[in-house]
This record gives sequence, C-alpha cells and structure tokens, in this order.
Amino acid sequence: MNVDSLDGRLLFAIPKKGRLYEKCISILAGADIQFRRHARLDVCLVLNHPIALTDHYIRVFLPASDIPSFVGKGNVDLGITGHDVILESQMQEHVTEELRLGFGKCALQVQVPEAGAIKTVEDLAGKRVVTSFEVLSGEYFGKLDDQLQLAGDNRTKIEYVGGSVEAACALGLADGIVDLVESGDTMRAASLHAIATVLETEAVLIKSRVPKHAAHSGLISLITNRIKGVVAAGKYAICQYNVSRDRLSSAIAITPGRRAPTISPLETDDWVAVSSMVEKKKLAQIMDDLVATGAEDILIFSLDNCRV
Ligand SMILES: Nc1ncnc2c1ncn2[C@@H]1O[C@H](COP(=O)(O)OP(=O)(O)OP(=O)(O)O)[C@@H](O)[C@H]1O
Ligand SMILES: O=P(O)(O)OC[C@H]1O[C@H](OP(=O)(O)OP(=O)(O)O)[C@H](O)[C@@H]1O
Repeated sequence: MNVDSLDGRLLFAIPKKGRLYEKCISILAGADIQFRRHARLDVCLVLNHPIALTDHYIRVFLPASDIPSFVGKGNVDLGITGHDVILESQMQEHVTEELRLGFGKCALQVQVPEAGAIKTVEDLAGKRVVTSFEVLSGEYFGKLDDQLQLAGDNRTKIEYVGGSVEAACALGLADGIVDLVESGDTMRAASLHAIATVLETEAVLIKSRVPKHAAHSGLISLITNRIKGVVAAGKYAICQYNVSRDRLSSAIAITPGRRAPTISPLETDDWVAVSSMVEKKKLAQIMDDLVATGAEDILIFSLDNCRV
C-alpha cells in the first residue's frame, strides 16, 4: 500500500501488541470491522464495509503509548488505548474519551519492598523512584514533596525505565517504584507491596478534538455506536421468568430493565412472563431475589450484540 492510499480515509489506531491487543481485535470483530493484516505492515485496509464505509476506513497498529499523541494531533481520527497512557502523554486536552471499554482495568501504584523500612509514601519521599510513568509519578511526588517542604537535592528522584520496573528495587536502582498492578502477581513475585494508588485506569475509545477531516464525523459516530453496542452486550444479559400477577410489582422492582421490562400474558390467567435486560455482574443476586419473590422458570440469555 502506498502512502497516498491513506488520503482522506478515516484512521483508527489500536495497540500493535501487549495487554490490550486481543481485546481490541475482538471488539472490532464484534463491530463487524474486518481486515487483513500483512506481516510487518502496521497499516491495513478494512475489507468488508457497507457502501457508506467502503474505502473510507483504515486500521493502524501503533504502540499503545503513541496512540494519544497521534489522535490528539489529529493525524489519526479514533484510537483505543489506556486512560493512564493518555494522562502520561499529557494529551487529555487534545482527545475526548468517548467510551470506557471495560477491559485493561488496573491501577498505577506506588510499591516498596515488603521487608524494607519504608512503609508510607511520606517515608519514600526524597528517595529514588523508578517508573515507566515519569510524568504521573513526577506530578504525584512533586505534590508530596511540596507538602513535606522538600527542596533541591532532598526532593524525590524519579528515574525512567522502559520495562521490568519491578526489578529496580532488588537491583539496587530504587527505593520504590510506580507501576501498574492488576492481579498483583508481578508485584508479589518481586517481593513488593503497594503503599498508595496514583490512578485507576481502563481501556478507552478516544477521538481527536482537532480532527483533520470534518467529513469523517458521521463515520466516527457510526463506529462509536457499533463499539458501544459490543461493549453493552458484554455488560448485560436478558433475564426471562414467569411470575404470578400478585407478585409482579416486587419482581419488576428487581428487574426494572434499562427502559422497562417486557411483560407478556401466559395462557394461565394469573401468571405473566417477564423479560428484562440485567447487568451480568449482578446476575446471581438478581436470580436469588427473584426466587425469593416467587418467580419461576428463570432463564438467562447472553447477548451477542446490541444497540441500547
Ligand atoms: N496487568 C495489566 N492488566 C490490565 N491492563 C494492563 C495491564 N498492564 C497494562 N495494562 C494496560 O495496557 C496498557 C499497555 O500496556 P502494555 O504493558 O501492554 O504495553 P506494551 O505494549 O508492553 O507497551 P509499549 O507499547 O509502550 O511497549 C497500559 O498502559 C494499561 O492501560
Ligand atoms: O498485577 P499483574 O496482573 O501481575 O500485572 C501487572 C504487570 O502487567 C504489566 O506488565 P506486562 O505483563 O503487560 O508486561 P510489560 O512489563 O512488558 O509491559 C505491568 O507493567 C506489570 O508488570
């Protein structure tokens, strides 16, 4: 593909590797945006789109950490990356976070050796901190140093490393680190523990505040709505059950739905069937409560996709 073929097309960046990659691919597959990626080529044409999209849309694979600045400067129209990465690259004024995507959830935490003398961030202030997040860590310890009135050489020393941050204390490079924690396995394996949280983060869909092509705005909304549908389908399920009319109001209070539940008559006069959207993470409690209220034949259906 030559560079001219990018002209006028909508560009959508997703991380080329790493923690967010697989989920991004499955979200875009759910939005029915198909593509073929050639070996060693980080730009690829979308294959399948309905007439309005054909030849207007290109997927670009970039390092997660570069996506905010490409989108923020308007070179790329849409992107998926971590909220943490947007703040670290100081692009929050230049992009809008359109949608939280519900994956890539973790926390940026201050960590120190479990067995060491440092127990609090105040103990760590003024010492050496190693991190890949030097902007966010600099802001965090800058405020702390100010509060503790540390000046000059007594202020916290932040040093950047590109990876394996968790090894820095054991190697004698740092007194503490700032790094991402999800399960805590990496932290525990390095005999570290967290003493403060700098930031909670998850993957987000972003768009530029300064788009280069105003003509893309319709396509951007269409893609955003498709992705919203895929994300909502992952969050909700359909709950269907039968309940007697005299218990209907208490059952509806348990499953109010997004707008309202669908209620259908059954052949038996005094019973109805109820169908309602429910949050997946509340399913077990909802089913317990429905049983307790007298509902029967409770069925849960997964959603493949939706528009809500
Ligand atoms: N353990 C984790 N659990 C959940 N999300 C994570 C985790 N680690 C990283 N992330 C999210 O994924 C983003 C990219 O992290 P990842 O470690 O995959 O980057 P990478 O591809 O190795 O980095 P780079 O492209 O800068 O080399 C992070 O900024 C964060 O938002
Ligand atoms: O709490 P956990 O579940 O162990 O996750 C945390 C780890 O995940 C990330 O690194 P990743 O494994 O993506 O590799 P990287 O260090 O090469 O970025 C992060 O930098 C931590 O090291």
